[in-house]
Parts: sequence; C-alpha cells; structure tokens
Amino acid sequence: MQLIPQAIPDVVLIEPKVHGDARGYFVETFRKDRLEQALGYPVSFCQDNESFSSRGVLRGLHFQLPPHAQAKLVRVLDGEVLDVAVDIRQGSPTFGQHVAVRLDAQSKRQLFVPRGFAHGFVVLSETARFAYKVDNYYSPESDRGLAFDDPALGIDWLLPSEQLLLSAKDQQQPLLSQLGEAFVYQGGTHD
Ligand SMILES: Cc1cn([C@H]2C[C@H](O)[C@@H](COP(=O)(O)OP(=O)(O)O[C@H]3O[C@H](C)C(=O)[C@H](O)[C@H]3O)O2)c(=O)[nH]c1=O
Repeated sequence: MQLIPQAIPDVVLIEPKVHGDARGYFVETFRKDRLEQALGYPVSFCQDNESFSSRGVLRGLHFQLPPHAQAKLVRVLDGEVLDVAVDIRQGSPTFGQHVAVRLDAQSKRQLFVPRGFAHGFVVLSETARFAYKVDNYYSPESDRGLAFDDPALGIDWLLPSEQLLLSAKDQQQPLLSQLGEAFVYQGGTHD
C-alpha cells in the first residue's frame, strides 16, 4: 500500500496493493497503522457509508460543522468517479483550494479527506457504488454544504453541466464567501 500526500498535503491518496492470482484478487482496503503513520495523528472511524449513483450524479460539496466534523476515507466499489476535497479551514494557506482525483474500482485507489474539508464526487461511469468510512457520526443538524459550481473554487467536474444531476439541497448550496467561520485552521485538521 502506498500513501501519497496530495498538493494539499493533509489530503492523502492511497494506492493499495492488489494481489492477483488464478482465483481472482486480494487487497488490504484499510490499514489504521499505515494511515496514521502517513497522517501523523490518530484516526478512529466509527461509521461506514455506501451510496449508488448513475452517471452525472454529483453529490456534494458537503461537510459537518465542528464538533461533528468528519474525516472520510473514500473508495469506489464499482465504476469511476471524480472525487473532490476543498479546504475550507479559515486561515489555511490552501483555503479555497481543492484536490480532484479519479477513483475507480479497477485501481482501488482511495482518498483520505480530513476534517475541515468539503467533499463531493461526480459519477463518470454508467453507475458507481461509493463506499466510505467517517470518524464522526452523521449529524443532520450539523450537515452543511458548499456550491459545487462556485467560481471561487474553479472545480472542473469533467462533465457538461447539462449532464449533472444534483439533489435539491445541492442545487442551492452557499458560496465559499458565504460560509463564515465554519472551520478555523490550527496548523492541522483536528477540529
Ligand atoms: C450522509 C448521511 C445521510 N443519511 C441519510 C439522509 C438522507 O435521508 C439520505 C441521503 O442523504 P444525502 O442526500 O445527504 O446523501 P449524499 O448526498 O450522498 O451525502 C453525502 O455526500 C457526500 C459525498 C459526502 O461526503 C457526505 O458523506 C454526505 O453528505 O441519507 C444518513 O442516514 N446518514 C448519513 O451519514
């Protein structure tokens, strides 16, 4: 397994080692020790999620407010998505910047999205099954969002806007400039 810090170094890409043989394959999909070694701090996941979507579905950009902020370890079980993490930590040197990575069932690549980031993905394949671990429980009252098409973010979702399908909620999320002090950067991602 390789863990590769991205352009925003708190966001880590994980390239698992796939052991193929005549029967099929085996892969270690999560190693707490390796992840914590790469991050330099402990992570304790408490909830697993899965969603299924068709091509063009865009889920995001979402986050939960502290103290219910969630770090996420995301992967694709079937299909392919473009996965995006946006730094929304006030005071961060990379505030408003994002990491965008293609994740697919073939490569089994994963992305660790720390607390203090808004997260979303768009489905590039006919359908996609998306699975992820979070380190804080779902808290509907703390659930917030950010406009996927905020010009200040400059995210290229790879599909034309007319092919995108979003929930009513995601069609009217606030702009980055309207977020206020959701997260304050403290040199890390533990808020
Ligand atoms: C997130 C969540 C949702 N729900 C319920 C609430 C709704 O009745 C239904 C769909 O929720 P929502 O439309 O918020 O689902 P997504 O648009 O896939 O939201 C997720 O999308 C992006 C990619 C994220 O990073 C977050 O994990 C999460 O916000 O599932 C739950 O019961 N538990 C949960 O943890």
